[in-house]
Amino acid sequence: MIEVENISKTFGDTQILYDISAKFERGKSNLIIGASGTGKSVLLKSIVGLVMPEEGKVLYDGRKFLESDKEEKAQIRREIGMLFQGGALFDSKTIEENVQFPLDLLTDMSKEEKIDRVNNVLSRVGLENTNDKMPSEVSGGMKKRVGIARAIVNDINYLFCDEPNSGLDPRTSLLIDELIYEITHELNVTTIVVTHDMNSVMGIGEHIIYLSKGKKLWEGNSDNILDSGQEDLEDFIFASKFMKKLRKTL
Ligand SMILES: Nc1ncnc2c1ncn2[C@@H]1O[C@H](COP(=O)(O)OP(=O)(O)OP(=O)(O)O)[C@@H](O)[C@H]1O
Repeated sequence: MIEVENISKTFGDTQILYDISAKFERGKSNLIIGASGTGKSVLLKSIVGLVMPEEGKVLYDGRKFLESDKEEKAQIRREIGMLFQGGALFDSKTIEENVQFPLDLLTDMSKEEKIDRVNNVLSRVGLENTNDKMPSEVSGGMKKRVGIARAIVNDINYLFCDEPNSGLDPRTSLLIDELIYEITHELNVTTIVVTHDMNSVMGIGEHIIYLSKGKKLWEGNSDNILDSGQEDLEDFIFASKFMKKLRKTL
C-alpha cells in the first residue's frame, strides 16, 4: 500500500497541489483522474520523488520515502516500475535491449538470466519473438506493451502508469488497460494510473481519486462515480456532447 499524507506543492507563485491525502492499496488498480493541468502528473511525480513537495508524506508499505536517506530511497525505487507518458523507449535500442535496461542498471544477473527474464515478460505482454525489432518498427500499442514489459522486468511492488492510453485508439486503449489490470492482480502490486480517459475510469477504476485545480474533490470507484453528486466531477465525466446526451438518458 502507498499512503500519501497532506501533500502540497507550489511552483514559483503558483500552488499546484493542495493538501492531498489518499491510500492506494496493493493488488488494486488505483486511478488519479482529472482534467488537463490539474496536477495529476505532479502528484505522481511527488509520489515517486521526481518532484519534491513542500509539505506532506509518502509511505511505501509503511516506509517513509521523501525524507529517507539515499540508500532507502534507492531500495524503494528498485521496487518501482514506471510506464512513462508516450512510452519513452530508447529509439536506438532493440526491444530486447529496451526491456533489459533496468536489469543492466539495477541487478547483477548473468546474461542468460537477463534474457530469460526479458523473454518471460515479453511473452506476458504478448510480444514474444519481437526481441530484435526496433521501436520504430512496431505499432503504438506494441510500444506501450514494451513499456509495460520494461516496467515489470524487475521484481516490482509498485507500478506507475502516466497516461498509458495517450495516442492510442479506443480498442487498443482497452487492451492496454486490461493488461495493466491483469498484471496488477497477477503480481499483486500497488498500481497507480494517471488518466483522463473515461473508458479507463469505467473499465479498471477499482479505486479512484478525482483532482480538480490541485484539490482532491472526490474518492470512490467505477461503480459509484456516476452517482457522486459532485457537480465538478459530473462536468468532467460528461464533458463531451455525446456524454451530455447520454447523461440526459440516465
Ligand atoms: N516543473 C514545473 N515547473 C512549473 N510548473 C509546472 C511544473 N510541472 C508542472 N507544472 C504545472 O503544474 C500544473 C499541473 O501540471 P500536471 O502536469 O500535473 O497536470 P496534469 O493534470 O497531469 O495534466 P495533463 O492531463 O495535461 O497531463 C500545470 O499548470 C503545469 O504547467
